Amino acid sequence: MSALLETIARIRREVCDLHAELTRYGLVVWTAGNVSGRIPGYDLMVIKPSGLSYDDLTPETMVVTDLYGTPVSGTSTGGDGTILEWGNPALTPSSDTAAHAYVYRNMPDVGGVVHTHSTYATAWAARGEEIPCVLTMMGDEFGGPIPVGPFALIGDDSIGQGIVETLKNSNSPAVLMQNHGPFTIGKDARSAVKAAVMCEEVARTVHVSRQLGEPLPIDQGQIESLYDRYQNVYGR
Ligand SMILES: O=C(CO)[C@@H](O)[C@H](O)COP(=O)(O)O
Repeated sequence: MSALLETIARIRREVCDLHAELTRYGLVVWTAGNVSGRIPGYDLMVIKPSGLSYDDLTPETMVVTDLYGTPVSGTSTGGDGTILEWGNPALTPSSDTAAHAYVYRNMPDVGGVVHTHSTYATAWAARGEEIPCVLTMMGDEFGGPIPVGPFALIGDDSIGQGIVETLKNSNSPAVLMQNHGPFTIGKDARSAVKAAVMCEEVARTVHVSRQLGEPLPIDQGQIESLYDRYQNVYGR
């Protein structure tokens, strides 16, 4: 099998399996959330098919598109003469594909994108309010507040532009798109899923804390030190 086909098969498997993490952590209902992954070295990505329930996902149902969200598929002859098929012309990529694709086109270091409507993060998004950095865990993972992106309708590059404009000047791998929900990025799809899990966790904790009174801010220097340790030392 060619290197491209092997890579496509691997990323399709990874992206498919990661959707189980969205349901495991309770970040999605019905079909309202999706994971994508860049195919490293090629202007291609893999994303969940639109409208297919999480229980029915298999690696073969993952849609391969170019970085403008147009599905691509083809066949290739393996070394032993077998005809290998890649891509899935029978399925439509997620309705959020344009947003994912815009991120990959404009943030070359991003290898994974996730979108959910997880309850607490989306509640902050509905208020158009950033989540303040009042937990050491936020300093670690987000290096500051989780910012809010602009209101944007699905259908063109508006959501993608809002994500990129908001995140390019932030340490945060998560943005709360106003009135919509969180989008997260990472070096690969797994990191983007982790950011989605952490985003919901801190959205919930900071919300609960605010029911008790005003949470205490963390000094900017301390946030920077937490972020530096977690990103460069932790787990090494
Ligand atoms: O945010 C939205 C719609 O507003 C989407 O996330 C959908 O809820 C998921 O759609 P598919 O991935 O099944 O197309």
